[in-house]
Amino acid sequence: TMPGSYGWPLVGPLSDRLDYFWFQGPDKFFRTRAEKYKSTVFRTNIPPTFPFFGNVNPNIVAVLDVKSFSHLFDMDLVDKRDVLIGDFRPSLGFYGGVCVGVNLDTTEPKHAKIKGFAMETLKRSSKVWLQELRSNLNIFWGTIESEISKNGAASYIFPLQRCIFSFLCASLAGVDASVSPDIAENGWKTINTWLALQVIPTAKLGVVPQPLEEILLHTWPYPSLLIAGNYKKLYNFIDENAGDCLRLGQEEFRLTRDEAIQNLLFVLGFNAYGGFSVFLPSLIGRITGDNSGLQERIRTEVRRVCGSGSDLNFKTVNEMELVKSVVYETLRFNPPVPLQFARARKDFQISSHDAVFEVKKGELLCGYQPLVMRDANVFDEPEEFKPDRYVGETGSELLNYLYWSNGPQTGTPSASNKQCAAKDIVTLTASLLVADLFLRYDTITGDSGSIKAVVKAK
Ligand code: HEM
Repeated sequence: TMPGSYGWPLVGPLSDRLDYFWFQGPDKFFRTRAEKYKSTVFRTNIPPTFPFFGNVNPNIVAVLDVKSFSHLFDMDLVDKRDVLIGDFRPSLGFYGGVCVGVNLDTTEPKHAKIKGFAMETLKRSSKVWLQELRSNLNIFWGTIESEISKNGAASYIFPLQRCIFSFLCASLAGVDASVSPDIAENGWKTINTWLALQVIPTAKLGVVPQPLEEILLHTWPYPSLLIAGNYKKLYNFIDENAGDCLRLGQEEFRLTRDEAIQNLLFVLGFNAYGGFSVFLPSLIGRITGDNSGLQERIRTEVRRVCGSGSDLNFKTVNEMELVKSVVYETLRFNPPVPLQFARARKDFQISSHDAVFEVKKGELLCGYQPLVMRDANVFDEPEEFKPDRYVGETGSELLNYLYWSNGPQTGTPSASNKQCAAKDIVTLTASLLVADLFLRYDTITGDSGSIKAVVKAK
């Protein structure tokens, strides 16, 4: 039988919650239990829980190795309705009452329409993607340079978020954010608050000391009303300016205008902006903080492929083996979306590398990517960041086991699965950012929060 337990009612979930958020933190929480049970599959609880999450069931089956985790992609076995961040689903008020695509299972006809809408939007935006990315990065690095010359260092999270927001408005929604000075200035701040209100009950923050975090922040769900006014401004901004994109949703995918707007805002704000806001700082931090000679190697590759620097594009970036491998390795080492959930559609058997267990219909599987992506059965020296890991033929085999997008990097997102619609464009975009960086600068120094110095390309 499967190891682990849910403990006594109320007490078990509460004690697991305190371990998860306070005494251990997510990483140690999963590691210590896997060691205790000598298994990468076991039962436990995950917050939010007790006392004001009465309708949330904290019981989960943790899956912590590559083999058991891959069951989460098998749509015959699992149902993905309303499990984006666990059994707890934020109020639909955050999306004007609409059930957005990411919350739908593949058996629901609307999933195919909404996913199709997202993928077609991406496809159309590919014409302007590169140019919008580079012009927004230009503004971003300009801000960073002037900040460094004024203050000796630049914290870059907020300028980067502003850049991501304006880039996504232009590329995905086809709208220049500056048509509304208010949105250009505040839109990304609204999305930060909107995201935080949804995920805080499930996230270890560490911004206020315990036990205050537990008492003040992890005790109740937040009402969408707290952000409704500013969200409405974003809604109107899209409604008034993203006509072409919305017409696509209405005419080709038979969504109502309201559904098209809410889904576009969700993809733009939650999936894309949220995903990049986590991923890009970890990528920039990895590169700027490196002192192993990696920068020099990347710079050499980028400049060799691009020649004079004038021809950076989707095709040339694809030839940059090292750049791509660094991007993949960053996604393995720090998966931007650490937790993935899926509910058993029926009773079935789940296999880890060394055992098989019974899962009952309705049980919630919970995969913790940071451990799954350090599975020593698949990845050599899994605790090491190896920039070249994916280079060459044996290296690229490993892409079958790179799961950040809720599917293998060799998989194909479609209406019949729940893999990230932007699986390829995300890694391409990140590679373009790295290449652009080394066409701009010879070296750069910093960490995941700030840039200390840049040396311009000679
Ligand atoms: C670094 C950036 C991104 C990360 C880390 C990321 C990650 C993910 C993950 C983990 C999922 C699966 C969630 C689940 O069901 O458990 C997902 C789904 C999705 N993502 Fe992304 N994503 C990113 C960027 C984007 C972008 C730019 C788009 C733009 C179109 C996008 C569109 C979607 C959509 C539409 C889904 C839902 C798929 C479905 O319902 O079948 N994502 N993403």
